Amino acid sequence: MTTVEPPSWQSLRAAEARLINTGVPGVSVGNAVFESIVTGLRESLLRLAAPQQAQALGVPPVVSRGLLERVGYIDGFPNLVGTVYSFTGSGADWNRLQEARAATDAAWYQEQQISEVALLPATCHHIYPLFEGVDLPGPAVLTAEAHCYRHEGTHELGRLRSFRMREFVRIAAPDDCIRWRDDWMEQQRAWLTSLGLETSVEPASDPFFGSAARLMKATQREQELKFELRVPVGDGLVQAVASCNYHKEHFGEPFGIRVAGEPAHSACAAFGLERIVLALIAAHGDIPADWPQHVRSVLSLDDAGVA
Ligand SMILES: Nc1ncnc2c1ncn2[C@@H]1O[C@H](COP(=O)(O)OP(=O)(O)OP(=O)(O)O)[C@@H](O)[C@H]1O
Ligand SMILES: [Zn+2]
Repeated sequence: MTTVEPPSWQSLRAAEARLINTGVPGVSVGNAVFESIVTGLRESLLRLAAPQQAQALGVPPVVSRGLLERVGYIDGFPNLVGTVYSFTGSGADWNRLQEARAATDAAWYQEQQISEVALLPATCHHIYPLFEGVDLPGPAVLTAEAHCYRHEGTHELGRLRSFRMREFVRIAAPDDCIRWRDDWMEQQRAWLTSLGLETSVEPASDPFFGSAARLMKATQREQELKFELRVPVGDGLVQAVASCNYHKEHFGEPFGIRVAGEPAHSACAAFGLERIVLALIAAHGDIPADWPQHVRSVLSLDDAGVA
């Protein structure tokens, strides 16, 4: 079992990789060994993608709410969005609320107002607005990693609310994006296989919500816009540990991005870091010191001193 209840602090130094539940479903803390595997994955991915010379960005875990409205995320996934609310009243307003709370069962948060930010649901959302109104001379390739948040309705192994997503994004002409996405699919499969993971690649759809969901999912599958790399993560579950997506003009159009004078298309390859660690633990056990040497090499665990 890899998701465990809070241990005593001494056990955080254990040789076993652990994802420790905080008591809130889907919100977990990785112990030191778990995090050294995350670091190994990140560095291995950046080495794999080095020939692409992607510009590496640092992105925050929150994003403009207006941006999520603009790209249709709110329409498609209203159930997954984590919106930031805050108290915007004065000190006197707060004092009044405190008095009301003493007299009644008023909640501290009852006067919270929606803010202009939401928790970031996918790393690549930060990238497209940077190119608003730009006519790029040629393809752009970028990479970033962020803590993402999705208010998931279930909490089976590997389905977190807060998780890290490393993405590679290409903004280019349609043919170029499809070719790049297909190349990534092969690289993703080969990389996961090199980690000793039993990987299947399957056409997929995003978890659209509400009455339009069925049509949106069918269209996405029909047009082969999304593929998932699925791997056993434990507890008899197979989860998507990575995906590769062709967005067509979905992001280029709202931001008026062009490439060599033509409307820009985009594609991304995404990796869920916690899920990949869970898959490694499911395949090789929870003590990285005992993992096959070729897997430890891909992750540079010897160099990192992970015994
Ligand atoms: N709730 C989650 N917990 C942990 N990792 C996640 C979660 N949602 C997505 N990921 C990771 O981020 C990657 C890219 O996100 P993407 O939007 O493609 O996921 P998804 O198709 O919505 O995932 P799923 O089908 O499992 O809901 C996924 O392949 C997965 O590894
Ligand atoms: Zn993406």
